[in-house]
Amino acid sequence: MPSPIHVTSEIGKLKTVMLHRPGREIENITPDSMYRLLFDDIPYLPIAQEEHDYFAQTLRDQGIEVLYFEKLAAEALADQDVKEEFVDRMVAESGYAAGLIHDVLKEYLLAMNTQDMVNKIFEGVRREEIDLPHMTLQQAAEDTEWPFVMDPMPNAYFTRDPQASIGDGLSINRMTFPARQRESLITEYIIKHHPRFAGQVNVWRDRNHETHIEGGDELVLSDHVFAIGISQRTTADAIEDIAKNLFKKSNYDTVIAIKIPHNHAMMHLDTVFTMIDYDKFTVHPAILDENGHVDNWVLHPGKDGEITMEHHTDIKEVLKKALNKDDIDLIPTGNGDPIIAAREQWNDGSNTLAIAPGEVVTYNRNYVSNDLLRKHGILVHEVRSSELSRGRGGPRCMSCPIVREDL
Ligand SMILES: NC(=[NH2+])NCCC[C@H](N)C(=O)O
Repeated sequence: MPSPIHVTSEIGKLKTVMLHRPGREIENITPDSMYRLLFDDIPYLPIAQEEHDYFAQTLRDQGIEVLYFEKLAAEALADQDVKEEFVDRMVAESGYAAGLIHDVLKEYLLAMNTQDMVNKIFEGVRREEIDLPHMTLQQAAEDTEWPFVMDPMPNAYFTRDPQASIGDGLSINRMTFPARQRESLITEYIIKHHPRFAGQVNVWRDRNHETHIEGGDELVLSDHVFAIGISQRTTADAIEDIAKNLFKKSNYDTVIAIKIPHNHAMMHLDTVFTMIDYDKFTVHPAILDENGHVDNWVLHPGKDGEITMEHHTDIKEVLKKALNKDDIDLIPTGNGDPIIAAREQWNDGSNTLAIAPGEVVTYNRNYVSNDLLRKHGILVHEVRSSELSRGRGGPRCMSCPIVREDL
């Protein structure tokens, strides 16, 4: 039986993708909380939803099956025992492992039908929504200014990050910031309990780790080459760990770890570097030095389950060798102009989703980068982006490929 997750490249024809339609969690971002929630502004929800529906329809129009994270989650929790266990863990990871608030929250959530409950968990729970018979010590110890007992998860529409499909399996990620850590608990339940996936996929690395990794840093370059960002969100230890697991259990024999700046505009490798054709990549010029080089390390299997590691700087040469190509076309964001590149990268001009070799989905606002892609022979489908882009993520961030055709 074919694996329900099958992704052996960044560019193979996309067959199935997982999205999350932004919901009321977006309306629970406030000026005081937005930086902590990893937003730079507050999107206007009705327009964000219209834009997101347009994105989903653009994919469907290309024959791609669109699955929704929130729907898969509700389906995965169909069994009452699974649902209760999930809520227990979600409430615990929201800060209440036991005690009165834990019990009251659990009861409040379990009284809802499963889809409403899942949507509510994304949205967050305000203090006044739950009935507490008396002030608990837990409550007294908390920040009383903060209106939520369970925080919203406004980053959930960036489905790229809590997990990453690699070959016939995935990584379920330990994410960096508390604002996003609970998202991958939902993935865990989908993979364990949804009939489409349960017992049928390899988990190359699960979320029970201290070291961090996020899907925006994980790029599947071929059926044996994997690239990963050394970034604000993905640590060296996690990279070595996933490399060891992939070498041991999968067909992957090469990991290219690329160092990128540690800042919010470039939080993941896919905000500055994406693969869009057999030999073409988008790259934000700010990650390259004056020679067009960037620090990177190439990992291979070594003796006794260990790994070998070589340091390189010439990324073009590294990619040529790993992908067995005579040349590699690195297409600069904003055509390399420092102002345009910085502006368009900020709104995800490098964050390109390939839906087939040489065919991509991008935000319409990055018109300089988009024109350049066309000049390099790429077919570009543009989607609307005024509100969605306020969360600092583009079409690649907003999509988690589940199945792609092999190249
Ligand atoms: N794959 C990506 N680049 N995702 C972008 C995620 C943006 C989100 N606000 C965060 O900071 O986590």
